[in-house]
Amino acid sequence: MRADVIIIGSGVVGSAIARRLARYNLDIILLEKEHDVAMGTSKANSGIIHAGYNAPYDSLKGRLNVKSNPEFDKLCRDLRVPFKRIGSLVVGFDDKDLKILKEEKENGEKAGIKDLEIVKGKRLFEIEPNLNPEAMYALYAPTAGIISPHQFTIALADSAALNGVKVMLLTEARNIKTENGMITGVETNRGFIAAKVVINAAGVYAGNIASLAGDSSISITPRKGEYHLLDKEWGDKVNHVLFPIPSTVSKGILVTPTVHGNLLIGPNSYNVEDPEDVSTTTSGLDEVYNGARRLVPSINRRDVIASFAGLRAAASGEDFIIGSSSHIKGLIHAAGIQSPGLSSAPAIAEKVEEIFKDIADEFSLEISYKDDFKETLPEYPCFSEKLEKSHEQEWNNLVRENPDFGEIVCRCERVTKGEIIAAIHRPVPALSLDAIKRRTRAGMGRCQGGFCGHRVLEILSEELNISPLEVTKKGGESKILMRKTKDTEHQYEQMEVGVGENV
Ligand SMILES: O=P(O)(O)OC[C@H](O)CO
Repeated sequence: MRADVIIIGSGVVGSAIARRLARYNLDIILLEKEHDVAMGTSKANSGIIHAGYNAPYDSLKGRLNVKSNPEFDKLCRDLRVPFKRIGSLVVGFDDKDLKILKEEKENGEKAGIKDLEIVKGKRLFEIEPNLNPEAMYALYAPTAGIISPHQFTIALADSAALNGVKVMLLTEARNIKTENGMITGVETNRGFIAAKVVINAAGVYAGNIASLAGDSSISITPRKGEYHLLDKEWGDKVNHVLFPIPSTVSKGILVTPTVHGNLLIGPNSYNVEDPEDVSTTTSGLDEVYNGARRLVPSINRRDVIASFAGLRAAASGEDFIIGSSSHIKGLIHAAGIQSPGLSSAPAIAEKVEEIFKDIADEFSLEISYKDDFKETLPEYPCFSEKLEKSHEQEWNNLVRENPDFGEIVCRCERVTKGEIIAAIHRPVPALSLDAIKRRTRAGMGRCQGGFCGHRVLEILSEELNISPLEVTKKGGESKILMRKTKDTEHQYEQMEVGVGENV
């Protein structure tokens, strides 16, 4: 196999780069070792599009965050993913905190962020009535927003695939071959792929990928963050993303509505060794709960429907590392992408595009635009959205055409069989229960898939033409059914499934 460019890692960064480069007449492969895109940092984070006042205004992450922020309205419209610009408040409790808020404001203004404001007194509680009554000040940033990080990433990857990028799931980079200090290709578990340029967007594995090519300059530390997700009853308890005063390595435990109407609290922040360690801990979740209650004291643990953890990919200098490898020609790094990585992804992709265009000539890669690049994704039917907009009639018409859109599978989130089938056949297909959940929200609700899981499993088995025994929760060995117990249909013994896992 051969490609002009291989991108390793299909998180938000790799997928955004893939979509960006898909504008050109190039053969591009997006490699992903997991069975789905958005399986690392991009599936478990706060889902915030930051205004950009937090990172130093002259740092790479500060500049790319501020550059990306205004792009989200159009990008999300094109990709048909929900995005709400609800604004954020960094909350202070005394004059020491006020000093920090003023510094953040000044930093944000130097970065060119408009309309930052210190809010205090009565107005603070008018705009955020459930805030801790002891709060005194807040830095208000109206341009902050919320998004679903995995839906956004999946849509970027779908768009890349729709525009000709070959997305290879379950394909792990095992070695990167070089000759005279230049990339010649990538050895994978599915064979060798010759390529002139390799883009390293491997998240917590970016250091390992660089080493495979003989570049030992990158070292990534996985930094864990734990979260609680609360029931939709809590989604309107706060109006903005609420942050505490930040520490030197974290913006702190925040409280935010999610774009789908839940309430999310977290993350804490501590380094771990294992890049696969997304376990939650009792002490960590206590820290999250207590931290969130400092901002909104009425938050109640009784309404937690899921707890989960994600990993930040932190580089030693705490800034993004984006540029050509100084050791290997043809290797481009997009590494150390921790927060605000989601917020910066569009500008990271543009920066990688510039770097790529600068070196393309050296590798005899011709840069020309495709005539038929499709900016927008087709609309995937979404019942709950139609209900929200009171477009029931449109849905009824759809049901008349295809009765699968009339069978409700997930009652909590109101997802139909037709939507699940559509998700299985998207450009990047959904191959597991969790992959369906991330695309359609079936199983994301109050019962966390307790009622609809078996039906989603049946639909996956039918559509993928595999035995129900082969269907997994999240790829790999995560099979759900153990064996057939009777010689009739639907008689299977079930494995113990992890309940309460959000993503
Ligand atoms: O703790 P931080 O600074 O890595 O930020 C995590 C945020 O919740 C990201 O939106």
